[in-house]
Parts: sequence; C-alpha cells; structure tokens
Amino acid sequence: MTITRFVLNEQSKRPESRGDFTILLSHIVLGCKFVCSAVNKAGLAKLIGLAGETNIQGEEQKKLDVLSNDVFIKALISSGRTCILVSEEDEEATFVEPSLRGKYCVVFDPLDGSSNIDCGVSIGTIFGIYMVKDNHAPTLDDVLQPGKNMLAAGYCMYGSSCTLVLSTGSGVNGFTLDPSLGEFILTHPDIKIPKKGKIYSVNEGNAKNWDGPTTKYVEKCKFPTDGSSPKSLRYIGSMVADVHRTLLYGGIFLYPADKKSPNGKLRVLYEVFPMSFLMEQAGGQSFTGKQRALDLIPTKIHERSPIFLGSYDDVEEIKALYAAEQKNA
Ligand SMILES: O=P(O)(O)OC[C@H]1O[C@](O)(COP(=O)(O)O)[C@@H](O)[C@@H]1O
Ligand SMILES: [Mg+2]
Ligand SMILES: [Mg+2]
Repeated sequence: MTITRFVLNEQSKRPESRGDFTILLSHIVLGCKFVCSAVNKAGLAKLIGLAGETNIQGEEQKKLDVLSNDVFIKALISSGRTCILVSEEDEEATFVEPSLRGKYCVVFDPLDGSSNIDCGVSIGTIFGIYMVKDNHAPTLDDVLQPGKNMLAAGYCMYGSSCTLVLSTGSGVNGFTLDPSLGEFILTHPDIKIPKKGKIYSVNEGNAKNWDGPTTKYVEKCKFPTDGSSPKSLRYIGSMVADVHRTLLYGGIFLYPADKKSPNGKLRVLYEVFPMSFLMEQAGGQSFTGKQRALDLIPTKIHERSPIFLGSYDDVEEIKALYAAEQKNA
C-alpha cells in the first residue's frame, strides 16, 4: 500500500474530513522526496553543485540544511493548508499570507543530524502538526502548545533506504521509498516498540557534567546489579537515526541536561515532541526528567528540554531514579 492510499483510508474513517490533511501530508511527502534526492547526491556536491560547495561553474551553492529548509517552507506554503511554520533553521516563525492560509501549523527540523552529512551517515527530517481549531487569526499561541495536542507527527530518515515514519494519533506506521516507483510503500505496519530493550543511546562524552540520576542510570546499563546482562551502547549522533533504531529494536535514547546545558540540547517543538508522540503511539514512554514530555508547555519556539525516551520499562527505570532523587532532596 502506498502512503497516499494509506492516508486516504485514514481520511475515509473520518466522515467530517474534507481532505485538507491528506493534501498537507502529500506536500510533506514531496518535501521528503526532494530532500532525499539532494542527500543522495551530497557526495557528488562538488561536481553537480549542491550543498554549500562551489560547483564546476564556480557558483556558490546552498548548504543542504538551508536547501532542505527552503524546500519544506515552499512545499508547506504551496499546499494552501498551513498558517504557521516553525523551522529549526528560522529564528522567527513564518506566518502564511491570508490568500494561501489553511488551518494547520507545522513545526519541523528540516535536516536533523546535519553534522553527519559529510561522512554519509543517516540524517533526517522531523515534523509535528497542530491544528488551529476555530477561525481566529493565527498567533504564536497556536504552536506554543503541549505536544499531546499535536494531531500528527513523524520523521523521514535519509539512510541506506529512505524511510518515513508517521503517526496520525492511532498507532505508528513506517513507509519505505521505492526509488524506481517514486512512492513510499507501507513496509512497517503498526510499529510497537519492545517493552524493554538491550540498547542505550547517549553521548557519553558529556558524562562528567551529568546529574545523579542520569549517571546512576548509565552505570546500571553497564554494570547491572539485578543479574541481567549489560546493555549495548549505540550512538550515531543523528536523533532521527538513534530514535528509529530505538523504535524498532527497543531500548532508550537519552539527551539529558548537564552542567553546561541545564536544558539539554534538543528542541521541544520539532525534536522532543514529534519523537515523544511517536514513542507513546508505539507503546513506549518519553520523560523530561521532571514530567511526561508531551505535557510540557513551551514558552518560546526554540525552547530546549532534556529527554529520555524509548521502551516503557527502560523509561520507567530512569523515572524511578529521578523520583528517588526528588524524595531525598
Ligand atoms: O553531538 P551531540 O551533542 O551528541 O548531539 C547530537 C544531537 O544533535 C542533533 O544533531 C541536533 O540536530 P540538528 O542537526 O538538527 O541541529 C541531533 O540530531 C542529535 O541527537
Ligand atoms: Mg535536529
Ligand atoms: Mg536540523
């Protein structure tokens, strides 16, 4: 089944639906295909003129993350279904002009893991969608909403294959791009994350600055005291790729706060929320160190938060360590 057929099926389950969401999604899919094609050519950038290099005609070309941002902004505005766009690449939100305005707000990281571009490691696009409910003129308050109010979320991973993972609020499904057909095909129906995993994923280079619960948790992963086997460490440094592996194989992904970054590194609206939405929809959990991640109410569009997400039981363990610390404080 193609992603288009899948979304049309979803639409037919909601008789009130007028197809606006289907159109919006088809424009997101188009953006993903475009960026996938650019990423595949990144290694040839110098020859063909892409991605921040000077091409053989001596022309300066756009960097891949700037190019990806332009692609998504144009694709989303031309859908005629969006009103506010928040991108990691743009300091300010984009308010769509009234003639092209629709009811959806899209928050996105057009190219996540961009430090991995030059060595050909998997990177991706992350997105979340909110809806403006009544017909008021959209304001920033329409996106400064807790993640649980998102209507849909997903990511596209540009790796050994191009995989789009999507949730519209009733489970998680994965689609792989067939390059010869130019279509995303349903390859991972109804993804459920294993209840407990054997992998932890964190940048251990920051360990000297971690707080007590994170330090204890990672110590337990390496030197378990309950007779279980140690967990394996896997860390790519591309959130999309690290979360994708966590979703399929189980385990936990951590980007905690540390002394240097008290709010962690990852951005609430377009990294933490979409990935937390997918995790919960797949049966996992997502926690900030203080609360359920999807309950967080952001106060600015580029806000950051610590994040622990993945298999239900693994996240439960880190929650217990934070609860114990609070009790002892
Ligand atoms: O290099 P660090 O500190 O481990 O950070 C890795 C994290 O930073 C990110 O690359 C940030 O995303 P961007 O590339 O979109 O800025 C995440 O993908 C990844 O999880
Ligand atoms: Mg990112
Ligand atoms: Mg980015």
